[in-house]
Amino acid sequence: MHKVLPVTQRQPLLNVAHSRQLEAQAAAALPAHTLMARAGLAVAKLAHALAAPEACIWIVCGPGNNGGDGLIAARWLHQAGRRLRVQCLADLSRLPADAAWAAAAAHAAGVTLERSLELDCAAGDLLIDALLGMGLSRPAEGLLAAAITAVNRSAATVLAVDLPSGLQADTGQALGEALRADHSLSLLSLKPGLFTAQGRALCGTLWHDDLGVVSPIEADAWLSGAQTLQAWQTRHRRTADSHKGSFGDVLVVGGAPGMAGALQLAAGAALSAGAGRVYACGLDDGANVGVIRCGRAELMHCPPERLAQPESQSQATVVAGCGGGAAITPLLPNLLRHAARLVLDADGLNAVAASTDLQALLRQRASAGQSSILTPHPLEAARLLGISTSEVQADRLHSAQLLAEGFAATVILKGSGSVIASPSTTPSINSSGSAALATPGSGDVLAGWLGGMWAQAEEQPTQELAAAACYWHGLAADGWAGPLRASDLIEQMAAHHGR
Ligand SMILES: NC(=O)C1=CN([C@@H]2O[C@H](COP(=O)(O)OP(=O)(O)OC[C@H]3O[C@@H](n4cnc5c(N)ncnc54)[C@H](O)[C@@H]3O)[C@@H](O)[C@H]2O)[C@@H](O)CC1
Ligand SMILES: Nc1ncnc2c1ncn2[C@@H]1O[C@H](COP(=O)(O)OP(=O)(O)O)[C@@H](O)[C@H]1O
Ligand SMILES: [K+]
Repeated sequence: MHKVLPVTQRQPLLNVAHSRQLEAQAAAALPAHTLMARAGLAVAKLAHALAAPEACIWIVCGPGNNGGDGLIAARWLHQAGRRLRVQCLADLSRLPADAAWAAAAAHAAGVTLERSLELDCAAGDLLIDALLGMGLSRPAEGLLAAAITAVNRSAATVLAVDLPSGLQADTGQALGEALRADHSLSLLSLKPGLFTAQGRALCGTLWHDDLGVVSPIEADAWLSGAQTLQAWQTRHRRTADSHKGSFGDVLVVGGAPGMAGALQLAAGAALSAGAGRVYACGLDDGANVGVIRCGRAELMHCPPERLAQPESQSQATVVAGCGGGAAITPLLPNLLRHAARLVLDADGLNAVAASTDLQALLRQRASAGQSSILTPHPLEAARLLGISTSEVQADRLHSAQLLAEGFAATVILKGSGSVIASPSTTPSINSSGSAALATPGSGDVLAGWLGGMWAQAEEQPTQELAAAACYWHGLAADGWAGPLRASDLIEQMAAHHGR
């Protein structure tokens, strides 16, 4: 058993169907009930470590094998002499086979199984959520729903078995009210829903026990970690004979009236990421003056008129759209036709969503040997897909993959647990980052930083590059309790150069 975050090597994530396949394969090779015995013991060990010796441990068990894990844990904790209250909120005669075996084992060991819900926890108590796991198929009702509400109101520390009840393991979306845990112990496989959408917020500190099973099943997604960044930094160590021309050019286009800051942030990030030369192309005189005055004397200026010349973009890495407003739209046909490498963000994405002509130009880029990375937040993704934001969020992995296939581009679907998808590629979920990034301009920093990295690594597969940029961006915010101003974020990211 180990804490999952921070992640170094990427970790495979299995959806519910594949987790069940793994469980069936492993169970077939082991004596009956072995996996549940191991799962219950793992839960008991973690609970024993988390709860102070005098604390009461409350265990609420539901109608499936998740409840069975809780019952096996109850048996071990009882035998260890812990103060226990075990409430089994299911029809004991209808438990599945493993859970029925667990109930019999708990009963035989002398555990008292209460049959009603009565949570009267004190602060310092530990409450184990064994109500619902991977088998969640509809919003909880009746006693189970009441239990979830009661747990969310209780003063106890909450440990969720496998995943918080009410959280969908495939998508990270709550189905009805979901339980908010302080700790979650994922059993056998890690599931995508633990790491994206509401997953990160609901799971608390995440633990994993693989129950001694090595998975032969191909990942549905990868949880990407520090290794992506380490690999990038190893590959792009600055040699003694390097000069600014070794690190590529970035052209940042944005900063419509009133949005000069977005341009400054993106251009400043590209520069701090290490690009050789960074040209800021403001879509308003005010934005250009802003760039001159922003204290980044290293930035160069590119007048928008110059974008009419294809050579201004055909060698550079272009970051387009940060604070672009409507003024970005007339520039996009040229950018889409000529930019060798194009990061499309914010209003650049909104303009594409509103125009089938621009969509066609974007799609054509891949066949012309030009690469594109799109960085939508959920609303921008919704506009591109012609659906609602909640439909995007309902299955973030699927939404990102649809965009990637539809536009023949790498896509970063931002938000808690950013999803990185590319055509015909297993997607990744970024493991770093926190709500410290929920501040204005942090997306501009990501787009600019990504452009700055790309200018130095023109040949690197965009899926790897995007994963490394997301990890770097999130890493800089890890450990911050409060908001992190976007300009400070750039400095925090720069502090991780070469580490
Ligand atoms: N069988 C085994 O050997 C193992 C089981 N494990 C545990 O088993 C869990 C999966 O077990 P199950 O497949 O039984 O799934 P659950 O324990 O999540 O329960 C599913 C049962 O609840 C019902 N249900 C679903 N949503 C409901 C709702 N909203 N209200 C009321 N009932 C609802 C389902 O119809 C099903 O009968 C995992 O999450 C994990 O905790 C793991 O420990 C691995 C080993
Ligand atoms: N709660 C959160 N947890 C992790 N990352 C977050 C969170 N909120 C925002 N972010 C990250 O911050 C950035 C915000 O980007 P975006 O929504 O485009 O903001 P802006 O337009 O203000 O720059 C994205 O990279 C997103 O993934
Ligand atoms: K649970």
